[in-house]
This record gives sequence, C-alpha cells and structure tokens, in this order.
Amino acid sequence: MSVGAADQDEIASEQKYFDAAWEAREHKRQTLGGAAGAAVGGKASIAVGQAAKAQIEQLGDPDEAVAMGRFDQDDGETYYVGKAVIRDGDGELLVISWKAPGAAPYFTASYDDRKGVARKRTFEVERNRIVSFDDVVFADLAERVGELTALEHEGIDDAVLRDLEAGRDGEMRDIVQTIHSMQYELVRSDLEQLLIVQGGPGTGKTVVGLHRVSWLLFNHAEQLTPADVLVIGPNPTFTRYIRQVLPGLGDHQIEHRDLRGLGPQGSTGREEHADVARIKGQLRMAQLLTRGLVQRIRFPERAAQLDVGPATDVAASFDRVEVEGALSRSLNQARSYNAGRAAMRSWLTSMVSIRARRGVQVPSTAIDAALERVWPSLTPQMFLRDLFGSRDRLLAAAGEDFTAAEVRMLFRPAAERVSDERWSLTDVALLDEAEKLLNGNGVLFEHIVVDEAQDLSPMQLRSVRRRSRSGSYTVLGDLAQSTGPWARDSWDDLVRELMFRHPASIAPLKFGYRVPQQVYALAAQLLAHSAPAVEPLSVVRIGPAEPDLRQVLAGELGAEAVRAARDYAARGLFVGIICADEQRPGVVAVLDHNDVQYQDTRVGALGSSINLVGAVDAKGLEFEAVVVVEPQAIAGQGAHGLRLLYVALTRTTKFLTVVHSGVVLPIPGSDPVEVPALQKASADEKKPRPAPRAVPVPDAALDKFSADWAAAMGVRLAADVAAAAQPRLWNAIVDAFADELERLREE
Ligand SMILES: Nc1ncnc2c1ncn2[C@@H]1O[C@H](COP(=O)(O)OP(=O)(O)OP(=O)(O)O)[C@@H](O)[C@H]1O
Repeated sequence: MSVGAADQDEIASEQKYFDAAWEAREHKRQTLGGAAGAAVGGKASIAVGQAAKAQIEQLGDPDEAVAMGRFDQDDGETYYVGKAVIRDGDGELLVISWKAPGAAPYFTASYDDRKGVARKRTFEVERNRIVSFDDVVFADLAERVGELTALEHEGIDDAVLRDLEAGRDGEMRDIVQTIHSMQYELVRSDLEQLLIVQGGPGTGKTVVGLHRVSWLLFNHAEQLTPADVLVIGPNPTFTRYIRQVLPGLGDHQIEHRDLRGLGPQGSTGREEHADVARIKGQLRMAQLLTRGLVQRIRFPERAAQLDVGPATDVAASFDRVEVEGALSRSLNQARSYNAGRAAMRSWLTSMVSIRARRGVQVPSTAIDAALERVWPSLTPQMFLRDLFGSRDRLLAAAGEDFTAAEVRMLFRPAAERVSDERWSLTDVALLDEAEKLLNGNGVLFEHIVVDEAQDLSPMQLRSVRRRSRSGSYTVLGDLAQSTGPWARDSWDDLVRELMFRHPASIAPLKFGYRVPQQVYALAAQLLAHSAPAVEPLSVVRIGPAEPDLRQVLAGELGAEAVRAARDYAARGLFVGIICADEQRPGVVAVLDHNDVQYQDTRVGALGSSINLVGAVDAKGLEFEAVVVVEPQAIAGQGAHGLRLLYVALTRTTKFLTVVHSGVVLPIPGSDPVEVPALQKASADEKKPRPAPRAVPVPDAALDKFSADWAAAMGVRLAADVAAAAQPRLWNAIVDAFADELERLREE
C-alpha cells in the first residue's frame, strides 16, 4: 500500500533520519577526502591515500539517497538498508549495507516465513528527499492470505512495479532496492561453485550476476579483490550497456571483457559460413593448433647442417642429430612454445661459444637467424595466418581428426601482411588458444561471470575456463534464446567444459520483469516450436498497450519501421529497431534519407533515442519501445531463427510494434500458448518455487580435465610417431604432455 496525505508526518520523521544519515555520510566523505589528499610521498602514505579513495568510492554518489528501505523486527529493532554502511559520530549504525548478512531479512522475509520481520518499508526518493514509501506488513498479509493476489504471494510488491515503470536509457541500473528473494538467494549463494542461472528474457539474470559480484566482493574480501573478478559479455555494446552497474554499487576496477575481444586479438568482423564457424568452435581445433605449432619446430628440410653466421664466415655448424636432440630437450622441458624457444636459444648460444674459433665474437643476430630457421618466432596472428593460409600446413596439422573436406573449409588465402588479416568471432578463441600455446596461461581470475552463455562454442568455453583459477563461475543464460552454430538445448556440455574443482548447480529464474504481459503473450507463441522444453515465464506486470502489428507491402517495411520508431522517439522513448541482416540496408536507407538521428549498435554503443540493432546483437539489451521489422526474415536467419525472433520480441519494457509483410509469427498453425501471468493468476494458483538443481561432480572431474588437456595437446599424435619424419621430436612432444599432466595433477 502507498502512503496518503495523512502519512506526511511519517515522511517528515523519516526525512529527519535521512538528513542525519546524509550529514554523517558526507562528513565521512570529507574526512576521507582529506586523508586521500594528504597522501603525498612515501609508500605507507600512498597506501593510506588509496584506501581512503576506495572507501570514498564505496560511499557512492553524494546525490544518492542514504537508504532504499528499512525493516522493523518483532523485537522492536529497526534497520535502514542502503548501498553503503553509515555510522554516526559515536560509531552507532545508522544504515546497514544491503550486502551485510544482517540485511538478509529485508530481502527474504515473506508472509509465510517472516524471518522475525514485522514490516518492510521501501522508499521512493528523489536524491535524498523522500517522496513516498510502500509498506508491507507481513502479519496483515498472513491474515488475508486467501485474498492475496498472485503478485503478493510471490513477494512482488508495489515498489517493484513502480521501479519497472521507470524510464530506460542506454545504461543498465542496479536493482538493490527491489531484489526479489529468489534473486537474492542466487546473489548470495556459495562462491565455490559453477552456478548456472537459467531464466527467460528479462528475468533479471544479468542484474543478478552483477549484484552477485558486488555481494561476493563484500562478503569474501579476504579471498576476492576487484582484480580477481572478470565479467564476460557477448559483445562490446552489451558490455557498455552493463558497465556502470558495478561502479554504481561501489565496486570499481572490475574487468569487463566481451567474447569478441577475449584473446590477444579482437574480431575484425570477418564473415564466415556457419559450417566453418561450427568446425572452428570444436575442441579438436585445439589439437590441430598444437600440432600445427609443433610442426613449425624442425630441422630445415634438405639442409645437411645448421650453420651459425653468414655463409662466407660460418662461426659454428651443427648436424641434424644434435639439433634435433636439442630441439627435443627444449620442447620437453618447456611449458610453452616461446619458453622452449628461449631454451633452444640458450643451447645454441653456449654451443656456439664452445665451437667458434677462439677470439671470434659471434653476434647475437647470427644466433637469432639460425634459431629462426629451426624454431621461428611467432605471434598468434602470424601462426594462424600461416596455418589457415596453407593447405599443406593444415593437412599436416589436421592429422586424422579432420576430413579432407573439412580441411578445405578451414583454408583461406592469407592476407599479404599479418596486420591486414581479418579475424572472425570464432578466430578469437583460436587466437587465444594459440596465445596460450605460445606463451602459457595469462592472468587468472578467482571468479568469472559469463553472460549470454547459451551460445558459446566449446573453444570459447575453453577460453573462459583458461582464465579461471579455481572453477568459481556465475554463468547466465537462457536455452530458449540459444542460437548460432552452437545453439544448445541443455547445459550439460557447458558444465563438462567449465567445471573443475567445485560442484555445479543450475538455478532457475522464472519471473519476467522486463516484458509486459501483452507482449510476452505474443512472443511465447514461439516457444512450443523453438524450445519446447522451456517453460514460458511468469510475467509480473501488464504493459501500457497491446502489440501494434502493422502489415505493409514488402517494399515499405523500412519506411513503416522508421515511421513507428520516430513516433516513439517523439514521445521521448528509448527505441530499438530490430531487424534481420537482409532488412538492414532498407532501414538504413530510410533513416539516412530522412536525416533521422540514430545509433547503429554495430559500432559498439547505444544512443539515447533511436537505435538500430541486429537481431543477434539485441541479446541482453532492452528498450522502452521496440520496432521489430519483418519477423519472417529474422526467423529465416540461421537454423534457430525462431529463437532469434523470440529474442527480438522480448526486448521491450513497454511498447512493441511489429512491421511485417504478411506473417507476424512464422510458425505452422498452432494453438495459443497459455502464458502464466502473475497479474491475472488467482491466489491459490501459487506454485512451489523450483529449487536449484545440483549437478553431481563426477569423481573423475579433474582427471577428465587432464584428459582433455592431453587430448588437446595432441597426445593422439603418439599414433603418428612411427610415421613421423622426426621420431625423436615426436617422442619429446609426448614426454612434454606427460610433464604437463603431472603439473595439472599437482595443481
Ligand atoms: N527485482 C527486480 N526489481 C526491479 N527490476 C528488476 C528486477 N529484476 C530484474 N529487473 C529488471 O528487469 C530487466 C531485465 O533484467 P536483465 O536484463 O537482468 O534480465 P535478463 O534475464 O538478463 O534478460 P535477457 O535474457 O534478455 O538477457 C532490467 O531492466 C532489470 O532492471
């Protein structure tokens, strides 16, 4: 219930409390600011200054309200809950942090399990001024249990609905004030696990993942610093959309990366056929790369010996047997290609100094030139360009794992210069693999959040896995939105690829916060055809309008879409035009012809008014009004086009216009799907909450990982040893794997 005029006294008294807390917080900010400013020379002084700065950041914005709610316990105690803890001059707690265990009742109390809470109050504020508040008195709810709406049953109160009505722009906001108890349980669940959050569009997966990071940093400060956390999203636009959430929660310097840049070289938009993308996403590519790289280490064909120094003045010579012996030893002892190369260089340097004529100084360039002939210096980009640009190299590296046809598909002419080579999204994971083979593992993270994880290929998962120190992840995704070459119908393979050391669990989120009832009723018609195993979600609110379905001639799709978008924008709404690739030029032509200001999200950011978004890139984003152009074309984009259309139709928080040339939902005649609507459901329809599903950890999880590693490193090559031209070298490779396995076991 909301306050009326009679509650003004109550607001005034609350305001006094807010004012006092604000004074205390700002006083602390000033004191800390003084400490930060005074920290000039000296290590200790700088450390104090940095600590002070970090504390200031955690206080949040001076304009922000000191608290978002409070709860009154049965024992008469009242706690105000805010983003940061605030104490008065005597050290008395005025506000507790939402992340503190003591704040849990604010999020978890319900009418049937009050957790000792009599009343929960949620404030509506403008800066630090209280405008209104909503009270939930749990005893009242329990008394009227028979009359409760389904929303009240589920603990979704007026404050949530009010929050959802708020305007949207190009940046995601935090939801601290209204985190639902199911979301809160996920936010605070164990650090030491692979947690997979499966939920339909707009169920709050992303916000849950980000709030979980903030909660974990606060509650596991001894184990986790901001530098230990990595957040991975699908593309740069999405990363920009979410990147203010954690700073808004007081957590700065957390690394955000996107799949297009998760490696030593980002994607530069190379297009490739889905079949090629599919091959390149498979784990056997790791073996191909390993073999391809090892094959770069060899005694020069047809050469009788390896000479150091110019032909006219050779300083030292080595025969095939001794060079191959040295190559084997160097490879055997090394953890990476470049570490082996350094070992080989040391050997050459010391041997040359022994063999060179007394008094002759052999320049290091001569040693480098000889080394280059047997063990070339490579970057990931050089290595992959050479490999994909040579049928012979590909065939040799493919071994028996790839058919000749597959090798032909992998081949592409190499660009003249490495810097001109264009890289596809799937290349990024291969470049990352190459980087690991060349230089060993890079920075490791204690906790990794992976958003929109439903589309990741095994090679991309391997890229993620490589960055994990301990197997602690939060994976967010929706199987019903899984599209592309790696569309999946279960999380099993992802668990297999990512899990080590810690157990895995899959937890559902089922309440749809973003999409209004009328819009979801349309989108959910697709589910039975596109993802029959996935339950439609329960929508928490009714929107302002039915979907606006506009049929036009095929040639007028762009014009009508732009007209609809401009009308929405003229009303001050944040708009997304979502279309298939084939419709894009038509829409762009109309936008440009009419001088419409818009942002193309392909360039990596959202604008504040009209945005043009590809159906794939729309994943994870939301707008106040969405114009979906020609659903049939979106549905025709790839094998999981209906899922892509489902994504497009579920991006709006308020209005949806579908501009089509005849078909709104391109599915064979089907019965309408009953969408569970919390707004409409009666009280006794309350369903039990699904519990997180634990995925048992196979005893052999670590062994399995080791086996994968061995396979990827090419242990299967053992079979090739007999046929190999350089048996000693191959034996060394196999020995090197044994070494790697041993190291992994120790880890
Ligand atoms: N408890 C909540 N209170 C208020 N708003 C919420 C709550 N949970 C989610 N939302 C809002 O719902 C919208 C969707 O959230 P989010 O993007 O995290 O969903 P998602 O499940 O990741 O969606 P998608 O599957 O499309 O990626 C956001 O605007 C978010 O702020």
